[in-house]
Amino acid sequence: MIEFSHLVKRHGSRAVVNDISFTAQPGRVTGFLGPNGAGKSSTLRILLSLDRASSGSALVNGVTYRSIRNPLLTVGSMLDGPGANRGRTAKAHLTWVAQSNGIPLSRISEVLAMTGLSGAARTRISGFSLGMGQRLGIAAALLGDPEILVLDEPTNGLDPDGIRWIRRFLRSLAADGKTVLVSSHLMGEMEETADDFIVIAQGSIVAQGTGDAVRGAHRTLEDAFFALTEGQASYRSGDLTGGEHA
Ligand SMILES: Nc1ncnc2c1ncn2[C@@H]1O[C@H](COP(=O)(O)OP(=O)(O)OP(=O)(O)O)[C@@H](O)[C@H]1O
Repeated sequence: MIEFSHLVKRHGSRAVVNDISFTAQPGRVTGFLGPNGAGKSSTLRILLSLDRASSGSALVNGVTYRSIRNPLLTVGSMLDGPGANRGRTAKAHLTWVAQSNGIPLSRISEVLAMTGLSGAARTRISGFSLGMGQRLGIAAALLGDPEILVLDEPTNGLDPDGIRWIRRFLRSLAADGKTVLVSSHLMGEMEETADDFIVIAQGSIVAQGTGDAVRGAHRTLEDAFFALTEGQASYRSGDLTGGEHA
């Protein structure tokens, strides 16, 4: 189980994560949704001990990620795509991850098969499509057969086939009892994937619960999402397009 409790992250005087509390449960896909700049990545980075909270906590099975001895055996994650050296083959990348985390090399062919990449094992990552790269990132996350999976925007830039594959795959992992926490800025992509929804805007939760609870009186979850988050995208200075904080 993943548990966020009153999590706050400040940059200077600005809270980019502002009192976030929710849990992601085993056997369920939890969709973590919000427009650009809402604070999704900041929250997940703290969960994975890549950044420190200003206050509050983000725990995995009751402890911080950094305190877990061999974290890949408990939590698999993908932030910012596969994070692989593009000159390596898929197999070489997975071998490197497995060896540096004490994972048996026999697991590599298993995760390649699970993600449909067996035929691309010896292909250099520079020759991968975006969708293959996302599959490789998920394969690496699954190497340690973790009970918890954390994925930041895994469908970003994928075509409908790739999105459908990820949707089915995440559902099958949850059906196996795993805790799946997945972020997206598109409710349409998560509508049929997630069991529970956490919607954030400008660092704060604006709705949470099952699809029915978040949909409320709106016709679709996507309508609810836009009503809850409209005009609340926030962009770093230097980005081309802007919301009200550009
Ligand atoms: N190191 C930093 N210093 C200052 N502000 C930051 C820093 N990192 C992130 N932010 C700000 O925090 C806010 C939340 O960013 P974050 O990347 O968590 O959002 P997000 O929901 O993941 O958005 P996206 O979908 O665009 O990735 C943004 O306004 C961003 O500009």
